[in-house]
Amino acid sequence: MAEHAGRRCCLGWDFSTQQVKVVAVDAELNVFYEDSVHFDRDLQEFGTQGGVHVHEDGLTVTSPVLMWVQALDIILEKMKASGFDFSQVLALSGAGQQHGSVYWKAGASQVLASLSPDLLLHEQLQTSCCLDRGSGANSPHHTGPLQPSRTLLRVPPSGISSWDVMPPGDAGKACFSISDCPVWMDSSTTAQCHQLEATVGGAQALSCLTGSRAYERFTGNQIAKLYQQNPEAYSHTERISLVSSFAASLFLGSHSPIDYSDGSGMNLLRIQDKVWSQACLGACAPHLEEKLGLPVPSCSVVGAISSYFVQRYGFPPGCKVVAFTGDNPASLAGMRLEEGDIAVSLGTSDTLFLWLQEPTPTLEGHIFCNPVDPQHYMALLCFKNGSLMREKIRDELASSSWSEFSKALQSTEIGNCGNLGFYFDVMEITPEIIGRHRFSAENHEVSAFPWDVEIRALIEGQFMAKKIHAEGLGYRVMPKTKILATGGASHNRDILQVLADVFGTPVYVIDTANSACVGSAYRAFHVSFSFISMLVLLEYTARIHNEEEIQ
Ligand SMILES: Nc1ncnc2c1ncn2[C@@H]1O[C@H](COP(=O)(O)OP(=O)(O)O)[C@@H](O)[C@H]1O
Ligand SMILES: O=C(CO)[C@@H](O)[C@H](O)COP(=O)(O)O
Repeated sequence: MAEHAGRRCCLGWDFSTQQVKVVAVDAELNVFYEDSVHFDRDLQEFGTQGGVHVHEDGLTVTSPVLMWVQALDIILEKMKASGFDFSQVLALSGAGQQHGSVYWKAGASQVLASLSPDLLLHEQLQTSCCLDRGSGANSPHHTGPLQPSRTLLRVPPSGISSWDVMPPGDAGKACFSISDCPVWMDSSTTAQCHQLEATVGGAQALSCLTGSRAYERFTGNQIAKLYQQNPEAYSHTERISLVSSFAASLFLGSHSPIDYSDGSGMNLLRIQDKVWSQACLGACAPHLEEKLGLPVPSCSVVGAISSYFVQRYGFPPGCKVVAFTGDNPASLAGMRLEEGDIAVSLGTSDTLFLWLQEPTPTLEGHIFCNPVDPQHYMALLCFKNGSLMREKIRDELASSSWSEFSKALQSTEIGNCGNLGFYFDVMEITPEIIGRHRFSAENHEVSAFPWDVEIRALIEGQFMAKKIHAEGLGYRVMPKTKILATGGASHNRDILQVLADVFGTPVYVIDTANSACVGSAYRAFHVSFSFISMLVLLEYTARIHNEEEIQ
């Protein structure tokens, strides 16, 4: 599109649970290009639901790494076809769903460094042949996704749940030790969590050290499971990335380091002195530090874009790559929270987070290194039953229509006449509970509500849980507190109205729900162009607090 020509900009990426998203932001802070690839809709050959595969054990949850690579190919080709002027991209950064892990096979760095601009990324980055001994370690129970063309997936012989087969012929060298990466929805590592906490002296000790007690989704415990259940894949792994640093590696053409902020979600990083905990590394797997590399400040330039992107898409050779980070830290950067403000992200997961000056590790919730100010921190609560739970109730009771869903919220009153509901179709993170639980105004547990009462009970219950757990961690809604909402469900004004009613404070939204992308683009400016970007960001801060307010 001609209007994009000659517009100096930064790109912000988000490799999230359900999509890969990108925004282009110019020096006046205008988002002038947004695009996304939705895994379930646009890459159906991978057979994901909500961007993931839930294995037969109901606990193991993975996503195919090649799906993420292919999604990036699609977005870049769409941008190219639309006439996007890549030569104006000064820098880029990005985000990834937190805690997920990618296992690069020995030799992958050579493949990354010598990609042919004549081929797409996914045609050159393939998965390897690793037999999974049927342990459930990263092997979807179903026949598994049909691999992209040129790879034959054969039904494995009995006793082996599944395997990924090297593509035939010259389809590309194996780059990944396993093709199905554990992601944040996984809750199969309870044994590994117990081992880790025992090693360091208990849950509170681990929380003080790494910012969190042991959580099943946290990467250290996932690595421990892989090492224990698929030692062959672990031994063939030259590098372990988070989803964020994996994405940065694609742009760099080499292994990108893990940043402090997303690295705080691994149960491996000492959040005070920002180094790997030797005790935690040793508890998870051998030679782990060399596979992780050294962590870096989130506000680091990790290199220049690789020649692949210069030659294939026309990026300038000097385009800087700024460390990618977790989607929630990136959102915090994008939303520019002020002291006392609370951010609520209504994505696949629901999260509540805020800026902290000092760490206050507890047994619930998480403390991460701050992605903007390395001296500060961020606190976060994560709720697994977020958008996918809302979608299920919408499909069951509102004809799969958000407008029908909204009618229920509009036709029922605040407080729902005393009816309360809590809905956890998958094992919840905060707190650890599963099932649907309904209580009448007389405080009797009931088995059902009328459809409109059920919808309001779901939304009020989700937001009351957030408020109660936040207050339990000492977060207080003060007179000047603003709630800044983001994530896909923040498009829904009726849901945001319930949020404002439950918290009793105004809710603000910015002009895009993709705060992780915008935050990443701002971090690219901020880190790459210091003074100029600080002016940019100061103006942005002024803007965000004049955005739409929902009373
Ligand atoms: N109008 C809407 N009302 C409620 N939820 C919505 C609406 N539009 C999108 N969503 C939800 O947003 C979710 C995606 O949010 P997003 O932040 O993009 O997810 P992620 O970043 O985790 O991939 C979808 O699962 C969908 O249920
Ligand atoms: O586990 C967490 C945070 O600790 C999740 O918030 C993931 O980071 C997934 O993010 P979304 O895809 O839902 O944005």
